[in-house]
Amino acid sequence: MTENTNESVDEIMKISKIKFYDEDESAKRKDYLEWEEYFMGIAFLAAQRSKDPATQVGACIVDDDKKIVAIGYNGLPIKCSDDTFPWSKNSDDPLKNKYMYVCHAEVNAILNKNSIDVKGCTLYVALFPCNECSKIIIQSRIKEVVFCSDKHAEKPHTVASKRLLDAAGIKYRQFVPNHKKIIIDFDKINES
Ligand SMILES: O=c1ccn([C@H]2C[C@H](O)[C@@H](COP(=O)(O)O)O2)c(=O)[nH]1
Ligand SMILES: [Zn+2]
Repeated sequence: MTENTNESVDEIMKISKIKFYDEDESAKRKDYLEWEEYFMGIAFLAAQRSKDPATQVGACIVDDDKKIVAIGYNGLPIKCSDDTFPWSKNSDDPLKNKYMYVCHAEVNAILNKNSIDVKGCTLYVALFPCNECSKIIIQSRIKEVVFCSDKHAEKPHTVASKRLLDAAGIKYRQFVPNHKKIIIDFDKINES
């Protein structure tokens, strides 16, 4: 009985290793993006739409089937011109700084979702979400946050954000890329 079971396991292993091509000539490309690099890459590409001269943030929300359901970046609200509102950050007058006006990438992504909701989804985001975004992340039932930069870790809005996420039981972790850089070359498709 045991022998038979082992035999069938061996058989399955053999079948799963069958290749329908000559090893060297037809093997798949090795340098492809892993899923997480792809999702974070999309977040970074979206960030390139941002007009913020200092910090461009992109967000990409993915469901359990690895489908992208939402994308967003930091920018001014609809009908508020990029050229009318300020992009500075160090003015003594808070009304002359961007912070009062910019819609955060995570919020834009959640509001722009193309699914009914984002419950149980994972958020890939370039920068650790601030406390205001975390409130909305929690309320929209996102289950996990994967972030790239934690450059504002010492700031109260990040400390508060982590307290909120911890209390709500939402996991967060820093993204570890295999590829440090992803290059988009519009000419590459014409090669070979
Ligand atoms: O959760 C967040 C936090 C910040 N942002 C945006 C808002 C601003 O446009 C920049 C932060 O600017 P700094 O110059 O780094 O202070 O990032 C966001 O989209 N989501
Ligand atoms: Zn935010």
